[in-house]
Amino acid sequence: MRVLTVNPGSSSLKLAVVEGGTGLAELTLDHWSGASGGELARFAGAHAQLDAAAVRVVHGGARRGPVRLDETVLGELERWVPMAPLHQPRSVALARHLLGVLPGVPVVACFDTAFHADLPERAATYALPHGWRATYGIRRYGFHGLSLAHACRQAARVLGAPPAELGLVCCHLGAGASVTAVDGGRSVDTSMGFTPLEGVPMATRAGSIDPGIPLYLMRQHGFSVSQVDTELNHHSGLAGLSGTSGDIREVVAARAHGDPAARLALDVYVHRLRREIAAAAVSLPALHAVVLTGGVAEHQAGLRAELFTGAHFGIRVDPVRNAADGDRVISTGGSGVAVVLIACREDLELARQTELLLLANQVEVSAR
Ligand SMILES: Nc1ncnc2c1ncn2[C@@H]1O[C@H](COP(=O)(O)OP(=O)(O)O)[C@@H](O)[C@H]1O
Ligand SMILES: CC(=O)OP(=O)(O)O
Ligand SMILES: [Mg+2]
Repeated sequence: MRVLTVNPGSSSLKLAVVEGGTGLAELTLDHWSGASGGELARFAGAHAQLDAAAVRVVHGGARRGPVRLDETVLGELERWVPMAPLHQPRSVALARHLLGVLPGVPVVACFDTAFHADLPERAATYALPHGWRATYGIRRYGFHGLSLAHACRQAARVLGAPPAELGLVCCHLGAGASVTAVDGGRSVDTSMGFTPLEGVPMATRAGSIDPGIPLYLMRQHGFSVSQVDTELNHHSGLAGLSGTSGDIREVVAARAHGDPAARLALDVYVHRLRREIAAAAVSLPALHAVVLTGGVAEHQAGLRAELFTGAHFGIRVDPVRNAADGDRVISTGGSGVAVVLIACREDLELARQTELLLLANQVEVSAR
């Protein structure tokens, strides 16, 4: 099955064509503004015989797996726009566009949240009044699930162990960033929450802060809800700390030139990541490996090494393995816990889930 995959991330739009688990073509638009219907139509038009299209949708609410899209489902997904403002509007708009430009081709939504659908109650529940939880559906959803599904499966291959036997802390470090504890292939805790704003600091997002801070700014300094929303989502994280765009390349370059704000930004970033990795480890019965994936993890060898300089959990990164290529173990043979680097391939997971859904439906139809 030949699948067009569409992955609107917070900093980039990634398009690909995947067939039989292999990428046939790809196009990445970096620093993407959000309006790319034209690019998508051109890319789709350049690739003949598409059997399906798959769109990454970060927030699927309580949905546990992919779904074929139509206007009714799109309307349901639009309800999550305020909870994922950097992603959901773009996914919905691109999916709608695809339904228009690819008539007759099934368009499937695959959700970041689905990977975390079975989070244990103790990890999914916020310590908030019962009424808020029951009335407004407030719980931890977790994100980056498509990336995590691929990274965990691939890490198990690299480690030569069945996924069911592995305790992994999986860090997706891209423009968005999250840390997830995966026990036997199941997400058992994750740093992102009700929205993709919680957790570690990101390119432009604050990550977790004291909830008293927005209350203070609104009450004492007259900030509006939308001002706070914009600042926390667009002008915080590495961007807010360093005064750059938040692209890790700029921050690392500024630090190399002695910029103190960039140094602080990376100190905070690394400190908070280490804290989150340690927190995730205690949700596992045993920690076998830390898995790194996402644009930042893949391209920043220096930062990968920096994360583990404290040798916590006995982890030691091997400089030669760290500098090599491909999906691989980057820790030393004697490291207390392995560190595995896996290229982020949300495109392969989008195609895989879409193929499984469509094949299952065909089986159902022919069995009737
Ligand atoms: N070639 C590269 N070299 C260094 N850093 C890179 C490179 N490509 C991407 N990155 C970093 O990865 C980040 C984007 O990660 P990615 O996972 O592609 O983003 P998104 O969250 O938009 O999917 C960028 O902010 C950039 O800092
Ligand atoms: C959920 C999320 O933050 O995704 P991304 O890293 O692609 O922006
Ligand atoms: Mg991404």
